[in-house]
Amino acid sequence: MTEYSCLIRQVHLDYLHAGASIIITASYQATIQGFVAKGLSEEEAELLLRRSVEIACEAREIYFEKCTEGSFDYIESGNISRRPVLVAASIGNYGAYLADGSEYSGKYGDAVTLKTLKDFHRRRLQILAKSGADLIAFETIPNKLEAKAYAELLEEEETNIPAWFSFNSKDGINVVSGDSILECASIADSCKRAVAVGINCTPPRFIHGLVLAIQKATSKPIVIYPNSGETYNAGLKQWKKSSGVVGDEDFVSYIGKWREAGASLFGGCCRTTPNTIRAISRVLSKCP
Ligand code: MET
Ligand SMILES: [Zn+2]
Repeated sequence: MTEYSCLIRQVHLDYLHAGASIIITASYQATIQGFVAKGLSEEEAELLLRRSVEIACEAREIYFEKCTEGSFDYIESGNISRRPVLVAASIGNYGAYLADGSEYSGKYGDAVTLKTLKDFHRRRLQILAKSGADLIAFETIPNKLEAKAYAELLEEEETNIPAWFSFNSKDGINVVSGDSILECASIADSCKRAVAVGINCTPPRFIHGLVLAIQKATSKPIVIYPNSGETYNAGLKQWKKSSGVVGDEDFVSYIGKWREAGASLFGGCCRTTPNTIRAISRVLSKCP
């Protein structure tokens, strides 16, 4: 386990060196139910979730302590101050736990109700909300039922940290289940703990239209972190190159357009790398 901690910490550090201001914990697919199924006790599972946040916080400390040159890059009114770095605790969708492809379809079947989803997510949310993370990242949300479950949980649990709601689309019009992006974004908009709404793990070519649509539903900041444009084969559990694939430079050529459309937080999801972040960071530092 120590060895994995080192590797994960190093990945966070690579992203910080590349210019990231928000690092997302390695808890997306880490669930209490999943760990217990692997033979861990509930206490051990909870410990691992907390550890995912600790590792990201450790990376931030190392970065601030050892890399003063890179981290003191934010200059305001003649004073040099440290670039803020936030730790976002990731919560992946119910389908990511099922690992049966529904992560990217949002089709959970009629047996899965709002209550099922709330019961599934409640404990992990409670733990991550009190873990020292700066915010919760609800990622790759595939349908409005899950968005509603998150919004209700935040309210019921009186969660005291903010959250972002990030949806997933494969056609640039709706979220992956076919639910309307407008309705999904409206759920996030009415949630007082939601500080940003957006899209992740979606091919870059679909982002522009989605940003415009989200803007109709909310005035909250829009967060965008697309994937590389490759497609995931859930059966083979492999990413497949497809025609829409974009390299780091192409990826960043979109940034200006997304910014103009109204997005304000940018990053990369699956199959992007610290190099993608480096390229984004370079482009943004040149923008006024
Ligand atoms: N933050 C998550 C990860 O990098 C998002 C996954 S999207 C399928 O694994
Ligand atoms: Zn992804």
